[in-house]
Amino acid sequence: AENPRGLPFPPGPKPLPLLGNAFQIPISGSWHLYTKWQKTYGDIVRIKLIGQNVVILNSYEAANDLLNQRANFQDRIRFELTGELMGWSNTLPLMEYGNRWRRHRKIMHSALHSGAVGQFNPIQNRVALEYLNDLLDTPEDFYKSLRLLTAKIIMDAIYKIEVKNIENEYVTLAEEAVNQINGTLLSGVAVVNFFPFLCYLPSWLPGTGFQRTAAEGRKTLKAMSERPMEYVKQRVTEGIADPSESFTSMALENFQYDGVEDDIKWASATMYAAGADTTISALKTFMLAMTLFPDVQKKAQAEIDRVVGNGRLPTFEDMERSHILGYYFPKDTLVQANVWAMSRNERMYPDPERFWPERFEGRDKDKNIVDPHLYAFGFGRRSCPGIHFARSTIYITVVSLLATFDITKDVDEQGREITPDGSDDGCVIKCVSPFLLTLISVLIFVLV
Ligand code: HEM
Repeated sequence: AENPRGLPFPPGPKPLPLLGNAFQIPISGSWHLYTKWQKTYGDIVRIKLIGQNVVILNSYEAANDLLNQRANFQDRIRFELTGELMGWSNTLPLMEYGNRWRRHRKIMHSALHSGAVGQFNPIQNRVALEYLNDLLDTPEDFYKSLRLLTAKIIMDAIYKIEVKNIENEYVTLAEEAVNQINGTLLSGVAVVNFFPFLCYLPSWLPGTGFQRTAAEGRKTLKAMSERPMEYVKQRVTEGIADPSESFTSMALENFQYDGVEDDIKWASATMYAAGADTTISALKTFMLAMTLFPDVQKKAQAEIDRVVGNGRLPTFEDMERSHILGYYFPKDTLVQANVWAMSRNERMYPDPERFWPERFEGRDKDKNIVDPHLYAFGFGRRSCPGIHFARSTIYITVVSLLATFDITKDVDEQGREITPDGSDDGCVIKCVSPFLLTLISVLIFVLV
């Protein structure tokens, strides 16, 4: 029998006969509701969405138990439109579990594991300096400069493509492809993802506009994955490429089996799609925190001054020197880890909305305080392979910025400070909504 011990389902709101709890869940911001339900139902909440069992995990303990300790939660939900028709199921985040997934992870891991990722530090460092220069020239363009920073680092690391400005053809293509995901997961056509039969209606039928959306998306994604790969292969063929110059050329050199080029092509495209907006989001949130918590900023700058001194800028060498269950889950249950609730757990983090890095000092002594990097990058087998890459990009950007600039609130025409509210922009990869700030250079330096 499926449930031999007759264990109960986890508690949750009562589902309606057919639709389950579907009408209760907002398309965007569901985590606020789940966090509220934590008070009523606890850390593990079960809901039903049109026949589908969904379990929400509201605490780190529950997510760690279920997703890190047990290997059987490893597949992904199938998205008919975004994944199958548009082709994003060729990329790891939407790929079904299996041999292909294993091969892609292996290729990525070979260049991104903690011992290998240092090879990208020189490019991360160089681009962070260029970023400071961009900010000096055009501080008002800091959003654009951030996009350029991640685009430069990722394109160079993956393909050895040198990006000079955000209008670069490969960057434009990649950004267009990624934006199309937002269009198909967060708009009215998103429903097609969950009712596969809609995909197979003839395209002349009224209301089947998503077929065109899918066709366009498929074309963009194809070009986005193929064009930079062609660039690399040409460099290799012409003998210009040093095999160690980029992720792609290294993988072409190190992996040899039938169909390997297709795996490398998609693994490379995935890294842009999964690594650009996530890193931008983290850096924007950092800028927001600096704007809202000036005392923390001062403390961090004092720490950088102490470790680095005044005569030079921080580098990667300074990194070392500074410190910055008994429930029944039916087969095919979808599990969602609610990191919003985890990061606002008052038992673990008193005054959770306060940006207060000191709370993590001495955390080894107090095992109750979990460092958010343990959940911000996902869980178990499907956790983020880019964690070390992302953390080094963020590290060098943050310390370079703090060593040279003060980040403060902007002021309105009457000279009153404008306090950003920290709301999010509603995209699939969440970012804080655009907000204004002022960057004041505290150090004049020359890029050499
Ligand atoms: C601050 C930056 C980043 C954050 C917060 C982040 C976070 C995450 C999270 C939470 C997941 C798991 C998603 C889920 O289980 O549904 C994930 C998966 C993934 N991330 Fe990241 N990520 C970041 C940067 C990167 C970078 C730089 C890369 C590549 C260079 C990358 C590549 C991936 C890939 C390929 C997956 C899918 C893994 C799989 O499904 O097997 N990420 N990331």
